[in-house]
Amino acid sequence: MSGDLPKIDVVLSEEDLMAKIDALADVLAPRLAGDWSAINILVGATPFTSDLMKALARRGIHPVLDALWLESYRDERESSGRVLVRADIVRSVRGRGVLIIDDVFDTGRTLAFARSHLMTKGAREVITVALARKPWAPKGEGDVDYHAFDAPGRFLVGYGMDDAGKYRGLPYIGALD
Ligand SMILES: O=P(O)(O)OC[C@H]1O[C@H](OP(=O)(O)OP(=O)(O)O)[C@H](O)[C@@H]1O
Ligand SMILES: Nc1nc2[nH]cnc2c(=O)[nH]1
Repeated sequence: MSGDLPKIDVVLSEEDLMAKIDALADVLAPRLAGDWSAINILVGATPFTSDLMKALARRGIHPVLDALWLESYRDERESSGRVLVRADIVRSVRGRGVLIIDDVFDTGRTLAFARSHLMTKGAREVITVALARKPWAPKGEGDVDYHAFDAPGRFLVGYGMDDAGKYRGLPYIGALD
């Protein structure tokens, strides 16, 4: 049947996801007073961006939302090693604080590219946030600034994350073998 799922282990339930996003918003909100832009890294970060924006709005924080469409995995489960800009941001970030939002922090290439891309456009300050961080992701200077969830070292799907374009709509984070 076309609706059949492969074996997907739930690694973070919808309820636990929402609790982690709320806790993240508590930490982020005090840092985001003033002129901030929030940049949704398309495509995968869209559900996370939506829920994080709502959690920030409930705390009185309303960054200007924009999007940057980056691609490096295409339909593979390993990074191509190159980050491609498929569509750029629309609003200027010159002189503004920028919160870059991504779903998963893995090799770190995507967020490193996004950070430098937005600094080059004149951002005053860049903060990165990812929902999930892989165990082998870069530490130290190349690390993501904030993350909500320490993910297992497996290929994740759901809540924006895909396997060749599928499963982005699952309301939980799952892992495939
Ligand atoms: O830390 P990295 O190794 O760079 O991996 C993280 C990136 O990989 C995925 O993007 P992908 O290129 O698959 O595009 P997508 O968002 O459209 O799924 C994901 O959405 C992150 O942006
Ligand atoms: N869907 C998906 N995309 C990724 N990009 C980098 N790591 C992952 C992952 O675990 N799952």
